[in-house]
Amino acid sequence: MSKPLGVANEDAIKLSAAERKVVRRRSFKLLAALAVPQKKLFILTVVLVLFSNAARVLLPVLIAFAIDWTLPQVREGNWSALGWTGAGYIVCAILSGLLLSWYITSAAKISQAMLLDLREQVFRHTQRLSLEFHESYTSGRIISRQTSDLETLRELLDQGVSELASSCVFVIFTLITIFFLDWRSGLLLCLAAIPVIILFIWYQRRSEVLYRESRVVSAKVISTFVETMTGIRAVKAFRRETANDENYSEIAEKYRVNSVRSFNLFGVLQPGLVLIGNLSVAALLAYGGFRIIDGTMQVGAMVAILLASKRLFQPVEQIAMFYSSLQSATAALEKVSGLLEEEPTVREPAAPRTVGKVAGELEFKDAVFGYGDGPVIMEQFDLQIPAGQTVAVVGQTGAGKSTLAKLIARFYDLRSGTLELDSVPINELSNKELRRHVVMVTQEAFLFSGSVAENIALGRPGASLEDIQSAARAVGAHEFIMDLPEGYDTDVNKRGGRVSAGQRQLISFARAFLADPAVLILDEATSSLDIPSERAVQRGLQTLLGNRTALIIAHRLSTVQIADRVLVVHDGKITEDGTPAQLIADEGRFAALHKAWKDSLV
Ligand SMILES: Nc1ncnc2c1ncn2[C@@H]1O[C@H](COP(=O)(O)OP(=O)(O)OP(=O)(O)O)[C@@H](O)[C@H]1O
Repeated sequence: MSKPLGVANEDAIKLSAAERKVVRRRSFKLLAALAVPQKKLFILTVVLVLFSNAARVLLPVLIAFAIDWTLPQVREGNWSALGWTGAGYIVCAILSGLLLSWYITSAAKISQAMLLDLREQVFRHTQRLSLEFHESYTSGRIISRQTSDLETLRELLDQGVSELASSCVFVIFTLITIFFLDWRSGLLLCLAAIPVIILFIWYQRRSEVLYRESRVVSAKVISTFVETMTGIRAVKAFRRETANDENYSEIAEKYRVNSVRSFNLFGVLQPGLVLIGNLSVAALLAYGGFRIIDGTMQVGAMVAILLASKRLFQPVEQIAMFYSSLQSATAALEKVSGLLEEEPTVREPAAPRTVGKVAGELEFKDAVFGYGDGPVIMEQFDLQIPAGQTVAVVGQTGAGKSTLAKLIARFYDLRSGTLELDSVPINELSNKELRRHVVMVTQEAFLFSGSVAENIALGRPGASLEDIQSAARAVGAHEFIMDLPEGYDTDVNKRGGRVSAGQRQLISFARAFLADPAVLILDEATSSLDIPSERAVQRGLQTLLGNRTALIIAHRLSTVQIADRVLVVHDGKITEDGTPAQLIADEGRFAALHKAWKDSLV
């Protein structure tokens, strides 16, 4: 089987026939999968639609019956037939209203359940996808999938489906009624289907491309907005406001033009249908007139046929609107189903191994790594880190230090070779177990919405406040937390609760301390601290390191000094490996870096 397309051709507007087939099939498969759990409710809705429309369609028939059959009887003094017909009319009118309201609510239940399911699927799935995917697929795009695409689908499911079902049933029943009243008029009306079908085909061809373009442009509008706002500090620092305004206006204008073109297209479809409808009614009127003169049709029948045929074209217009939303929603489904088709590149093993307690020994064997299909970043290497050792990784920017750290955290898999934790390949461990034993404190020290205590507790869900506080104390974060307006309950996103970059790092240290992993990775975690804070953190760091295996990426001498061993990474290779003292004595790259640090401290 060939590899699924996924999001690969997401920005393509005109697809090849083969691509179009794959993308459409994938979209409808997703829609069907969402509909299956709603089977029972769906059947109920169809039954309600059938009965409600049957009752509605009976109304003109009862009028014809009243004119042609019961009125002559009234002239003869017999009122009962008219009375019964009138009563039947009222019952049908009430029934059709009640059933209509019932099926509208059950159709809404179906659409809301399908949307909830899809919304959750998109969230769960995107969260599960590997870092590699997120690095190329911007968060703006994900937001647009989760918001504007699902919104388009909501419009279709909320109004479209119930209206379509009802309209189709109504059209069929009305046609049957017309055939029943006079089959020749029915045939005449069927001729109108030819221009209607031609019009629909014309519309479908043009709208498919336009709606696909609309999804692409709308995603661009959202991602440009998100990118600008998430990078607002850089925008201000580099005075990008005017350039960004122009860029955004250009994209927004494209979206406007696309929307206007879609409306214009619909502006041809709907009046086209109205015109066909009116011409058909005129043709029926002329034909019926001749038949009455001939004496082969009664007035009541003609009135009923005209009433029914006039009403026949109202739902056809509804169907046109549904068709338009369907085209738009299909374009959205193409995108969402592509996202859902993406597979994580770092997969959890089918049968994960459990290791229980871990000492923390790490070993790379014949390891080679490169990002995605890109060039090799870490050339073949072997590296053994005994349990409990503190290793500092140094090297120039872009040398591969973070890459080494991210490999240990299994954010990526090796291209070849193995990485073992206590002699078990890490790709054979469950994600849960791996996250328990290996914790990475990243440079940005991200805090989630919520209180300081909740943020620390992420290290060990369910931890008591006492444990949280002692973790904070251990890394030297307790004092400043107590100085926050509500102490540990302070919301980190609220005014007053904002913490500095260094304090954020201390909180993430406390989180890692609470997690108590066997292996700890610190990615330049101390780089944004001032000197006094750094001293405090150094003490905290010592406690945090304890007996764990630790890999610290640091540009600071102070961090390197607490290491048992230093690795110098240069151009994707480990070029020096030894104790700090040994490397200084060797007068290699580390010795030069060390000298530069020392000089910078003076
Ligand atoms: N997600 C990625 N996709 C593709 N290439 C990447 C990715 N991340 C890093 N690289 C490349 O891998 C190489 C090593 O990057 P890495 O981030 O490991 O360097 P580093 O030594 O940590 O640098 P710094 O000190 O600046 O953080 C660089 O050439 C970089 O361009």
